[in-house]
Amino acid sequence: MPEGLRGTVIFDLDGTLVDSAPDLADALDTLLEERGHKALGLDHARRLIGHGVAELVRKGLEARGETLEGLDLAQAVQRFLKHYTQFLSRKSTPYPGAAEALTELRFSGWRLVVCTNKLEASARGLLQDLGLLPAFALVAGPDTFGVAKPDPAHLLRCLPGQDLSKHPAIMVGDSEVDVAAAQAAKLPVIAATWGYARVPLADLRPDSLVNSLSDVPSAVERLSA
Ligand SMILES: O=C(O)COP(=O)(O)O
Ligand SMILES: [Mg+2]
Repeated sequence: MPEGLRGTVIFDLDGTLVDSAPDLADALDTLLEERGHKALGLDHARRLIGHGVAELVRKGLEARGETLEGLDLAQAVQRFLKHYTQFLSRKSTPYPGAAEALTELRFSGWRLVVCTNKLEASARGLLQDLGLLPAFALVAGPDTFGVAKPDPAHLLRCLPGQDLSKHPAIMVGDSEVDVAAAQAAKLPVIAATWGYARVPLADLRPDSLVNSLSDVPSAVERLSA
């Protein structure tokens, strides 16, 4: 951990920092329509986000009666990504208070990283388009270290050489996958209620439950005290 830094705050991306569902939904609908299916729409797509792109495509197609596996699924994912690259930040917006919360945390001496099940290139592109990329020391997708949430290793690989007894690490995420990964890694977790969780987050017993990104810096202070 570089001199003077207090620890690391690990942010999830989709549903936590950025409302990216509208663009993911449009890319999925474009894929569905070109395969002869009816579009699924935003509300349905939102419920499929959090487990990575292959899962989004697999479940989206399944909802329209098409079951794909192996190479066929991989090809559909490539096609989806081709569309998504065009849509990346067309409708996606940072959640209110994102830039301010990141600035406040950095000012207080926190190293910030993104740990997402979005592919690293998509995550970087989206953060860049929205002006948030410079805040982060690291952006780790499932393809960065070859491991994905809920595997705790995805989080722990974002903390190289960090002595957690001196420099804490705290996870902030919107989904059951984030809470599970943090709990398995034995890291405190702040659950973001504005995202795409499919279950009531309170049931997962996060260390803190917040209703706005502007509440994250104080929750981080409380959990690291
Ligand atoms: O792309 C996804 O499925 C989810 O990405 P996230 O881990 O940033 O929520
Ligand atoms: Mg998320």
